[in-house]
Amino acid sequence: MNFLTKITGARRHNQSCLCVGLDPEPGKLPAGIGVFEFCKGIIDATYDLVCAYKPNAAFFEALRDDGCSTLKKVINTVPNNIPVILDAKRGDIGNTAKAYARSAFDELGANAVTVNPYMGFDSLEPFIEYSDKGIFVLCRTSNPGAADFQSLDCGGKPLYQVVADKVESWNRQGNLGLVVGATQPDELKAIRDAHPTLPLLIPGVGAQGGSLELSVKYGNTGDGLGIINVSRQIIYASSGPDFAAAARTAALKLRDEINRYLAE
Ligand SMILES: O=c1ccn([C@@H]2O[C@H](COP(=O)(O)O)[C@@H](O)[C@H]2O)c(=O)[nH]1
Repeated sequence: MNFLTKITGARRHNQSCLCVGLDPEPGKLPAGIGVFEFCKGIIDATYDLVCAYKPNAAFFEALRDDGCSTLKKVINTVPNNIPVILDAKRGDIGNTAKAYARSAFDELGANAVTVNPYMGFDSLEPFIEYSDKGIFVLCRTSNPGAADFQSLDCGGKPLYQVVADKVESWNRQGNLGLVVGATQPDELKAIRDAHPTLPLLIPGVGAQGGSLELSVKYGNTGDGLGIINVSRQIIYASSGPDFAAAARTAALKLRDEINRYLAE
């Protein structure tokens, strides 16, 4: 089943466009709980409330020796009907990009990946060739320094709009989407208006302070799917032994709030 079919099915089944981000930091985990147990606890407690999970590769790579195997085990733990978006922000020369794509899809088993477009089409092509996988291209990111490059004027358009236009033109197989941060709602709206059908992965609500309401309303219009990612606000809702139950409560509240905004 291709990524878009899978995420649309999970969205419908769970009535949710909430994606839970898995960013496990050993120093923040409840006492006596390891990274795998923590992620499994979060997944078991929330899988009926989400349309996707987004493990961030950095937090697993930072575990050193067993990082990759832990990440693979976590991905394998996600129920089959829920897609996994690996947040790895990859991008390199073609030969290396091929290895990154094999790692994300063949080795780790992710259904989608985030990629960085700075090195151009050939750095993304090895990912795009996996036509049943989702490829989310960084467009307008949520961090404070995003404007340094992404807002530069490129012949009357900001660079992030040029990226969005290119991604649309590369989307012949229908497997591409954009990463657009929640912290700049006007720019999110402009990108959605210009690209009504590209799936958008929207991080930056919760800990980064982006507006949930505007992310939901601007990201989800007509046929356009806006996947709302929340990581720390959910996974660290409690630092005690009740972490999984607290994550469920936080995810349920967010899922329902998102649905209220969608219904307005
Ligand atoms: O523009 C971007 C792109 C990716 N991210 C990632 O999403 C999560 C956000 O975590 P929160 O705890 O909900 O702030 C994290 O993995 C980032 O690396 C992003 O925030 N912004």
